[in-house]
Amino acid sequence: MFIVTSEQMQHMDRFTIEKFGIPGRVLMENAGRGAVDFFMEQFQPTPATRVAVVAGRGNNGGDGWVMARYLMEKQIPVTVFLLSAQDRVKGDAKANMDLVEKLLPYFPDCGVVEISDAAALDREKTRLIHHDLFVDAIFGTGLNSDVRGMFKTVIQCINQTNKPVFAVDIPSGLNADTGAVCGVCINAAATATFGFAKIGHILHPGNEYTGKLQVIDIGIPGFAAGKQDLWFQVMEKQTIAPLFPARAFNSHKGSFGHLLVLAGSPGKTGAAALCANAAKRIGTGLVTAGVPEGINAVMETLVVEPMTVPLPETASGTLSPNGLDRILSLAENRQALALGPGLGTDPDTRKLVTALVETCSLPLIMDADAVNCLAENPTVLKSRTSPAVLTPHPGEMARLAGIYTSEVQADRPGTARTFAQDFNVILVLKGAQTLIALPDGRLFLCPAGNPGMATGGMGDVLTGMIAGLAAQGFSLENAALAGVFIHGLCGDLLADIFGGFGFLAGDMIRNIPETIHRHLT
Ligand SMILES: NC(=O)C1=CN([C@@H]2O[C@H](COP(=O)(O)OP(=O)(O)OC[C@H]3O[C@@H](n4cnc5c(N)ncnc54)[C@H](O)[C@@H]3O)[C@@H](O)[C@H]2O)[C@H](O)CC1
Ligand SMILES: [K+]
Repeated sequence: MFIVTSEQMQHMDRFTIEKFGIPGRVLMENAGRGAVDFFMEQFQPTPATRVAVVAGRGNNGGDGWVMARYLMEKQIPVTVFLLSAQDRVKGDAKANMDLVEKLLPYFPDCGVVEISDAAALDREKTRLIHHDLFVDAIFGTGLNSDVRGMFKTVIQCINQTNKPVFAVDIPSGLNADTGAVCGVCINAAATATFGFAKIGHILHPGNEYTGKLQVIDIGIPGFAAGKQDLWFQVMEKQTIAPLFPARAFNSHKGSFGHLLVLAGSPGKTGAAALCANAAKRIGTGLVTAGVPEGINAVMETLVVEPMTVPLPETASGTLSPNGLDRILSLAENRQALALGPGLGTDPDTRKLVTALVETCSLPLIMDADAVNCLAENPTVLKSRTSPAVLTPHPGEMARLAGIYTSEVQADRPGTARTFAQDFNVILVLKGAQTLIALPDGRLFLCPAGNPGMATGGMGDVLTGMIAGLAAQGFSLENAALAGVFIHGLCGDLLADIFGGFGFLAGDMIRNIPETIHRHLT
């Protein structure tokens, strides 16, 4: 599902009206009518249900006037509270305001109340809050600054009624492009949006203010969307499912790739095992884990199906650059290289990571300490000969990009897209709503996952899943998309079984095949 910025939506609106030729009035009628259908489905109001439509002076308010008209015709008592002087309402919104005014004489239990300033609000506040349902038609994509003054008070009053609120297009006060709250925001139980879901509906905390979201088709032609201009998608199962072809009858273990994992250090052998075992569980034919020789014996006790190779180590027991030639010869008969889980950041290990990035021709999946090793000098990524995925969590992303973690989290899409494009890598920015940014500017959001996954080792499992898919022949983009999505679905399956927390990264590994079978085949 594509999600858009308010600017992209406004461009499509303008194109549809000015170039394609559907009048804005028709779009508004379609919007209001579609919104009423969703409103009726969500709340089942009756002629005893008192509905307040709170309208701004723009076209979002115009949609509200259309809704009011249809609700009146359904014998539902509606009062429109206009947060503006009537003479400031223009265009299509005014036309629909006038229609409601014409209807009023036939619906004595309906009304229009003008609240043009704070004094009027003081007079009408009690009347406003005594309603059973609210329709928020105050601001839509035209919100251009923090909400203040009378508008802020009205939104706070509505929220404090704890009555269900239905948002038109966007909960008023929500930034349509980021999901951030602009001073204050309507807490909607449901939102009807038009044409496309906006990024702000999906990105946290916007998703919590939006409630149940329905996208209403108001007649914007598909080609108006300029699909090539849309760059942000929420992943859906139907995007991923076709990536898992049925296996040929005469397959053998060599048919599904051989992954080389370079990971582990004293005290972090588990990370290497989680990564290698996850790669096996996602269907990789063969997995070899190259680990520092000092932990090889321990590693052998943690893995059965993956093979291990003891490699030269530094004084601190981490992988040493002395093993580079051995690693490159191992890499010759492998299809992908996973680098990082539990690797440590010993200065010599950093040298090995840099050398591998520069010389290894395998698709690279780099996580955790490999990412941290690169943080000092990410430009080395530009001298690669093979595609690469980096899977940082926000803190690792901050180190990589040379900014604060708070800055990463303040603009996750922008941070991920910029780095992916600047360094020509696939960037998986982990966290709630993991993002996958591609070098061509496209961005994907994973809708699966839950807070129970906030436990050590989950990243090691994800690395193994992505790398395992890459070793099986998935393009690195598809390996990243499918790996992240299945990882999130695994976590959701465990949350269903265990409840909200308490499950472990190791539990995820056992659930990988069932998750794929249950959701994607
Ligand atoms: N998507 C579609 O195809 C259609 C969408 N429609 C609706 O139109 C609105 C956008 O309408 P617009 O008039 O551009 O903006 P708003 O209604 O959101 O008007 C905002 C209004 O308020 C002023 N304003 C902005 N920020 C603030 C602020 N912080 N404080 C006070 N006032 C503010 C601004 O100047 C505007 O006048 C879209 O959301 C849909 O609901 C069409 O109806 C159908 C096609
Ligand atoms: K709104």
